[in-house]
Amino acid sequence: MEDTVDHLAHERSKAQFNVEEMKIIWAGSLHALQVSDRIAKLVASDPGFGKENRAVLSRKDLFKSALKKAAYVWKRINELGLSEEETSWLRFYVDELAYDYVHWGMFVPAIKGSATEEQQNKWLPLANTMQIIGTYAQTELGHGSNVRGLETTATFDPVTDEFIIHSPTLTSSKWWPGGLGKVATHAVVYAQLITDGKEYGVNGFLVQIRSLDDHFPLPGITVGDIGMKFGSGAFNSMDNGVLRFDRVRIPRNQMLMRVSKVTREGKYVESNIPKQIIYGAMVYVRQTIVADASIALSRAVCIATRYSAVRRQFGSPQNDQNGNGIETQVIDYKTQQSRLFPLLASAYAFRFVGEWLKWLYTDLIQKLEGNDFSTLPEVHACTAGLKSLTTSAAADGIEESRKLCGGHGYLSSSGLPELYATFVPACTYEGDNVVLLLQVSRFLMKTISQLQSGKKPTGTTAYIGHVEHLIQCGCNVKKAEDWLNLCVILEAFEARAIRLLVACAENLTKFANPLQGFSELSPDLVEAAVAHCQVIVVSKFIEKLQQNIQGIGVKQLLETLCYIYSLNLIHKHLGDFLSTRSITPKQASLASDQLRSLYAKVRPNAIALVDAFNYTDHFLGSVLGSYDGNVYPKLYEEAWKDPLNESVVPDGYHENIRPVLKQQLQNARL
Ligand SMILES: CCCCCCCCCC/C=C\CCCCCCC/C=C/C(=O)SCCNC(=O)CCNC(=O)[C@H](O)C(C)(C)COP(=O)(O)OP(=O)(O)OC[C@H]1O[C@@H](n2cnc3c(N)ncnc32)[C@H](O)[C@@H]1OP(=O)(O)O
Ligand SMILES: Cc1cc2nc3c(=O)[nH]c(=O)nc-3n(C[C@H](O)[C@H](O)[C@H](O)COP(=O)(O)OP(=O)(O)OC[C@H]3O[C@@H](n4cnc5c(N)ncnc54)[C@H](O)[C@@H]3O)c2cc1C
Repeated sequence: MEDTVDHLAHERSKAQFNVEEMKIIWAGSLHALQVSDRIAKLVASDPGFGKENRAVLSRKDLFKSALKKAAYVWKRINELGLSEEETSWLRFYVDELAYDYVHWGMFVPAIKGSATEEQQNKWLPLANTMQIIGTYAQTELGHGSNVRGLETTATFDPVTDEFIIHSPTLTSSKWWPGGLGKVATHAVVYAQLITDGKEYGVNGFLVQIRSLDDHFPLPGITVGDIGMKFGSGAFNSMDNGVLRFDRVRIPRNQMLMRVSKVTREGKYVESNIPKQIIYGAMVYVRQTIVADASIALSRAVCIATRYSAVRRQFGSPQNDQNGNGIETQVIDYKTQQSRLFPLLASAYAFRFVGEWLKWLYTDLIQKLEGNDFSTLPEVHACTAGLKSLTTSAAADGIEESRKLCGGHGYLSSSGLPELYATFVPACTYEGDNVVLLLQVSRFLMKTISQLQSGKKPTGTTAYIGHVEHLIQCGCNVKKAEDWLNLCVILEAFEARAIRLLVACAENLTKFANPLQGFSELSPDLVEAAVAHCQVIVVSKFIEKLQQNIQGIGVKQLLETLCYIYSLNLIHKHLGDFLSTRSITPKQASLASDQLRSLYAKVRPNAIALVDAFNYTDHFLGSVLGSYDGNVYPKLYEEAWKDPLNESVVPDGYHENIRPVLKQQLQNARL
């Protein structure tokens, strides 16, 4: 008989805050909570969205199952007449990577961002109704980070009014685009534009790659899948592809011409729109990836927290003299708390900074419509930097969550290995994290150099305008409680960031060649960029706390999490804080003392804090993280489902086990 006991009920009863209100904070609004909750339940109750066995399916079967699910998603969206908001929640909870992620996540945004109105009117209705399926073909075998170095060419032929798309070398083969391998019918292809014998840099072109009748590649096109990727399940449901062009002709009006165009006569004409708008789809996706990072991390933390409350090891004070009695919940070990609770705090921190980044991006789009490009460099730096910071921390946090679950965390049924394998490439796609931090540091060095000309930094760099104060100020913390002051914390982060940035700027002046200086100092520049991004996350968490937060205990708990997030970072980056004299060794030790008290405050609320994510068991996909905490029967049951357990004596016994055993027996007799 099924066990219906809530093994975590006692933990839930200890919560000191209103969980329902916290759910609203996490979701963003009551409306968002209601819609997401309704769609989560719809997905969880529909057998068409079941995700059992993913880890044991062969690549072909996994891919087929992802295709089936993507088609079913599309069918249900249309049958139910879901709104755009409901649709995105549906895809989110279905939780299986397929071509539709890149179609909706990159192909459509690339057309919206880089095509003219006329082009959008032609292509968007086709894409929006999935009469065509698209991919984003930028990266090549030889070049990913260095977009300017792409080799694919698009040469204008004035005789036929066409572009000739060509892959001149092996390394120019498009490599990685998702959905390209087996599904996409069209691609936005990034290529070097050549007209009238001159090169005009990278531009986007809309190219049909497969027939809409029989799905065969069109003449001149070679296309296929690039092969198995890291981990079982995970990104292997996606057909990342390779694509080569042998002088493929497309009409001139399939160059995405919002930013610049080629006339009928072959003249290249630039508009007053910055060229970087061509990279707009990347800015858009980087912003969404910050939200993905908080989801992926919160998911891992939810599993690790629930399991840590169920799992017991060693004796406890309640034991009798013989050590008999109840063992200690591993969540009560201080080491477990010091590893787990900062991750919990980070999940909340990333959620809030992601929410703010979405606002910043929406604001940019509105400004762009009025031809105001002033915030583009800052938005580029914020999306690049925060994508880098949050994905690196989330990937590390998922792996730490696996370790927090001990041996069982390594089982596929814990959900953690696949979550890690699916999420870890986010550190690479949409820009390698180090390359992106170098972009941030370039922006910051420019901001600092402009101080001399009297330009006042604004937005996320406003603190750089207070350079004199921040270079000189000292931290006033004298006892552990003094750290419970958000202004003190923010100033310590700003002081550390600015001191690292100014040191980089000063060191750069020692090089006659600025490019060489930038290259030599790049490890320091990356560290300074991380410090700046941490200022953003901490300050946005603090801004969140200043909003009208309802519900008993909710604000207090969020404050506790904000302190944990910040003080743990001080602990982790102590070298920076000490070497820049932003804090003293004594203050560092007081921060550690304060962290211990903060962990004690979180402990009774830990389960409720992960309940506030409102994840269904279907979405979590983990026997260790299920809501009821009924871990052991689920683990036991799951093991028996493995294909190896379908027969008692394994296939191959007669060929490969019995002869070995016999030989051992004969050897022993000799
Ligand atoms: C059951 C288990 C299932 C588990 C599920 C778990 C769920 C987990 C969550 C996962 C969820 C979803 C997954 C979704 C699927 C995602 C699919 C992935 C799709 C990936 C797509 C891609 O990767 S597309 C390719 C992306 N490529 C890159 O990002 C390349 C990186 N390189 C660059 O961006 C540039 O080339 C670089 C900026 C590095 C160029 O440098 P450089 O050459 O030095 O600079 P220029 O090009 O000359 O630029 C000069 C100026 O332009 C400014 N600038 C640069 N870029 C931008 C920009 N994007 N916007 C605005 N401005 C820009 C730059 O700052 C310079 O300015 P300055 O003023 O002149 O200094
Ligand atoms: C799962 C997945 C999905 C993807 N989907 C798509 C897609 O749909 N469409 C698409 O076009 N692409 C896609 N990509 C490609 C992705 O965008 C690139 O892999 C990414 O931009 C990194 O580029 P790269 O592979 O060339 O890395 P490289 O640049 O070769 O990086 C290798 C190493 O060199 C370092 N490095 C590189 N340049 C510098 C520098 N200037 N300074 C210091 N260090 C440097 C990096 O830090 C890294 O350690 C996908 C990739 C993955 C993994």
